[in-house]
Amino acid sequence: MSNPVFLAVDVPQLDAAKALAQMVKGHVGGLKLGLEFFCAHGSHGVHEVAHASGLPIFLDLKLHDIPNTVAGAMQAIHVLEPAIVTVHAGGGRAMMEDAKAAAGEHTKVVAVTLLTSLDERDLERTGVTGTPHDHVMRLADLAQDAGLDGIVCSGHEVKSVHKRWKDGFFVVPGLRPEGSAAGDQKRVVTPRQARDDGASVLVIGRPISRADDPAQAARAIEATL
Ligand SMILES: O=c1ccn([C@@H]2O[C@H](COP(=O)(O)O)[C@@H](O)[C@H]2O)c(=O)[nH]1
Repeated sequence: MSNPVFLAVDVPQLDAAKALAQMVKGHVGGLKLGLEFFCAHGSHGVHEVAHASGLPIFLDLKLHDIPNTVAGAMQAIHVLEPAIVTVHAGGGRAMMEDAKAAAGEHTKVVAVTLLTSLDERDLERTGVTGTPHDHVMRLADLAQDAGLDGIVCSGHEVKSVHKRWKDGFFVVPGLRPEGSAAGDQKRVVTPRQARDDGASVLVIGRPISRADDPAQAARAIEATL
């Protein structure tokens, strides 16, 4: 993948999503459509954005349910031929195995480990003791055992996980160029840092989508890589 940046198109309106996709299409490697967009516009909306941009689509649905239900959802999105789909590693090994088995041949299935909006204190409040790093490593091992293509983690963990899963596919959100506001993200690094540490895909949303000139913001990030 020449440009590893996938723009998180977190806008609820279809026209706004298509307009954003048009603006950045020469400066990003793909588009990430999440739950907000999928709940509003479904498969039809995904198809429209894919068609308007011609870019690979990452469906960030973060599926988390019993194995049979997740497998059914994976089958239902076959027709969209997404490049990447997310499930939650917390759904367990059988769920991840069935998700991968039900996915299209060209779709990478990756497991969300610990959301980049959470830190050690948040983790403790969910009843999990230990560091975010240890938690991510444990879930990365589970995802690898289940036969997934890779994981979603923050830039704080990607170097370690890359060392033990050499051919893994690592999606890293929670990225902020120097000087941009972190907002609700807690485990943040720069796009360049994540790339140097082994990220396969860099997910970037607001630093591009909320910039006065999204195309220029995407170009500026690309220039740092
Ligand atoms: O751990 C995770 C998993 C997914 N995301 C998603 O990435 C983007 C990040 O957007 P920014 O505006 O760059 O913060 C967003 O769509 C999240 O749903 C994540 O941030 N962390």
